[in-house]
Amino acid sequence: MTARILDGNAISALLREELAVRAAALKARGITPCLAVILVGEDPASAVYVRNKVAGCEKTGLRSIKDVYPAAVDPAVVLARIAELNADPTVHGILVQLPLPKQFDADVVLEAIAPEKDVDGFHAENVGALMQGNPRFIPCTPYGVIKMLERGKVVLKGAEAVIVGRSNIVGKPMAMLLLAKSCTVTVCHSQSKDLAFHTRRADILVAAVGRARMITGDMIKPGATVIDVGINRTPEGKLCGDVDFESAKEVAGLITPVPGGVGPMTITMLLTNTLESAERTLK
Ligand SMILES: Nc1nc(=O)c2c([nH]1)NC[C@@H]1CN(c3ccc(C(=O)N[C@@H](CCC(=O)O)C(=O)O)cc3)C=[N+]21
Repeated sequence: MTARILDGNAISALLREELAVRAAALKARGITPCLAVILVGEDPASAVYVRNKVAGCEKTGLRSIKDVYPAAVDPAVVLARIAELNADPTVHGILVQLPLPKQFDADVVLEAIAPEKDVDGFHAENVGALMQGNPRFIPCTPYGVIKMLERGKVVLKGAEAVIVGRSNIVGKPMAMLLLAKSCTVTVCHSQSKDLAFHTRRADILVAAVGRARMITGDMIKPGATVIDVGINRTPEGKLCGDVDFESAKEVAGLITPVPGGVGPMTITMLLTNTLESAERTLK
């Protein structure tokens, strides 16, 4: 038996139809939802993601602003631009693409974004709100994962959820969201002793490590739901996840592909957060 595929492109298409309706309704009330994206440097992968974000805005009826700075830019210049975007009432979301060049302290930059425009949900105030169980903006990648699990009708209450990876942008917020859905959550990382022991217990396995194909079929419980957050490039330039799809699909019950899984959902949830932010200006 091979696993059912959770198709991120298909789920995104459905969700984006609803978002386009909400964007049009806002425009009819004189508000054009707007996302500002700041990109520093020439990293080709970052350029692709930012391009996808801007294209997503366009297709959904959101305005976007894209500011690109050279890798050697003085952080003060970027901070001044963030202050300007914070003060601009026509801008509803601000995103600074990560990673930033080494002269930057990423935390300082993220804290400079007005929390009510922090559509990534990375500002300390928003991280705290999520942890307390009343999120203002849910970080886009884990938010997208939750939407995929809901669309796949995956039972969350009481499920054993195992997350591999403890980053601030995926692993930690993912743990909070699954906990809020009443999963029993385990977070594994590079120092975990017997990784396969943990992963084999998972009803829901989320791989967010950034190591190509490290989760193999023998590490998966038969019938489990496997969510692959990884985006790695093989030496031949092909995109692949943290999960070895070929062996995993023979064991899992439900699985996300790469590309076409969590990646497009991340962008869909960014559009969702930006729209939500624009709608809040009416309240
Ligand atoms: N402040 C900030 N917010 C982010 O949300 C953020 C970030 N920084 N830095 C980098 C990561 C990564 N990320 C992705 C978004 C879309 C795809 C995506 O569209 N993936 C396509 C393929 C894209 C390709 O062809 O490379 C897919 O999986 O099908 C992937 C990865 C957002 N991130």
